[in-house]
Amino acid sequence: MPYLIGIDLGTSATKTIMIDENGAIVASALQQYPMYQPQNGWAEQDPSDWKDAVLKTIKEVVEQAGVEKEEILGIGLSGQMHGLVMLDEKNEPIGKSIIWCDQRTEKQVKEMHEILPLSKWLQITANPPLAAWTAAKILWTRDNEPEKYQVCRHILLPKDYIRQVLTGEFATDVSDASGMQLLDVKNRCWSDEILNALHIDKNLLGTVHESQEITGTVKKEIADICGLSDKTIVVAGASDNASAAIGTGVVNDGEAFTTIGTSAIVYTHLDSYKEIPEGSLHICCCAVPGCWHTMGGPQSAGLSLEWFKNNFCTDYDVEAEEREMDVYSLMNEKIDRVPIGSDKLIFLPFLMGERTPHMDPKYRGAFLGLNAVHKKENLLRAVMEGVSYSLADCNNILKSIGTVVNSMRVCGGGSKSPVWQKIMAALYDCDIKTLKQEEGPAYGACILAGVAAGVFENIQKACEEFVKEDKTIYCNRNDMEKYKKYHKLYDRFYEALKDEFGLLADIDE
Ligand SMILES: Nc1ncnc2c1ncn2[C@@H]1O[C@H](COP(=O)(O)OP(=O)(O)O)[C@@H](O)[C@H]1O
Ligand SMILES: O=C(CO)[C@@H](O)[C@H](O)COP(=O)(O)O
Repeated sequence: MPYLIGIDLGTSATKTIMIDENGAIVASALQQYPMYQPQNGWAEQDPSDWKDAVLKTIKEVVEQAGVEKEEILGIGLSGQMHGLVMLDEKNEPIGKSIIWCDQRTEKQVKEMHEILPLSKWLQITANPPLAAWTAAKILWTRDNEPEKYQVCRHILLPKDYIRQVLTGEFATDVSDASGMQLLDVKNRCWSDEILNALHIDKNLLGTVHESQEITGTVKKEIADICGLSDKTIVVAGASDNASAAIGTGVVNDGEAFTTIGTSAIVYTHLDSYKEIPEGSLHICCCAVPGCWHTMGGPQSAGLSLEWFKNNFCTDYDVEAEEREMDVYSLMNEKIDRVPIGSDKLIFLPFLMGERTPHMDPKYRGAFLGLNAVHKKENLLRAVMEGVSYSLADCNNILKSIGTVVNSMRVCGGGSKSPVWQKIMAALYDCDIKTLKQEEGPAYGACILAGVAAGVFENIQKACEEFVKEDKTIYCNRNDMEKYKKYHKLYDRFYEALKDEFGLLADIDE
């Protein structure tokens, strides 16, 4: 029987799964790694951690499944977007990767605005210059670490570095390449005009492919390490969000999902290219050939919850162990007992600056309305609510451009939370649908591999057959009215504090 492997190179961990030709998950493995923050607003990861995690988890799923290596026909890659991986002439990573949520590139973003008018950026790259996207990170490195840039021979995105490790090929796919700000997003190819304007050599970049195209086969030495055949194909794959769209079956015009991982994204599928006024939502190519998608959301979603848990809730680990439960289930239980509005407490979830809708790398997080009555649980609930207000702001932008989502599928670690599901339903004013397959990006990557290997006819048919809805969480209108009051204040707080956060970021120590 044919088997397929899907890899999701997430920010918190790599998740690798194997499915059979009926779409059933037969094996899965996960390996976590750290994020380094050498300075306020910076975020890096070590490509060697990614490589170790991928090789180890592939080996694990192959062993778990116990199938013949020749039966494993293909590997699909998906991963965190925008990260800058630079390789030297020996194809070794030059230092750590500056990842998507790093906010050090404010100066470079300003320069990008000076180099070309906003209208040009929107026309070609479909997005305004963004601090989190790869082009600004390349310029930052060239300005600040020229010795690294000089020895750089290849520029890759995180999942594409993994492709290089597995196959030796330098390639990317249209969805992930869209997040580099170097792609002509409408025409799905590198933009010579942008590359020339930024003085970036096209030879540094990999070849661009549609997500379901084959980009190589697994190298013999890697095949031997992982227990694979060297005939196993590796497909172009997709960004984590574009791959999650396939994994959640969001592949037809107007369909939408929300993912809550380290970041969170509200995603909608577009059958045809659409310009978004002022670039208030991101537009990227999607993994379905000839289609695009919108996305927007807070940088620090699960990251905010994780930050609070790790710094202030170590006692929960003890309690969870005593009660023989998962620490997130315990947190959800505690959050569920706190009333809507967290007893008049609002959290601004901008721990790593803000992206959609405000695009402000200097913004920071805050708890507003703290009172002696508050307990830790109030703060935890406020974190979840704050992230959800930000997601609702993105959904409201969608409404303003005529896209009304009536049914929102969910994926990502945070979306497993029943409390978060209820909050989303109330704030979006729509049904939330959980799925039987919760693996989102990794599942989408398996489907892409299956299409390339000829196991599945096409992406849509595979989604129709395998991706099934599970529970529906309905919008509670009483809750919605309560949240509305807090949401309005949340938006006012954002405006009120914008300039002060800029001053705080600019303090010279
Ligand atoms: N049951 C849960 N309730 C709430 N949040 C959760 C739960 N499980 C995981 N998370 C959050 O989900 C995040 C991890 O999700 P994941 O989709 O694996 O992220 P990534 O792709 O960024 O690695 C963590 O930051 C954690 O805060
Ligand atoms: O920056 C973006 C999308 O623009 C993020 O979605 C990253 O792709 C990271 O994803 P997670 O690790 O949070 O899933």
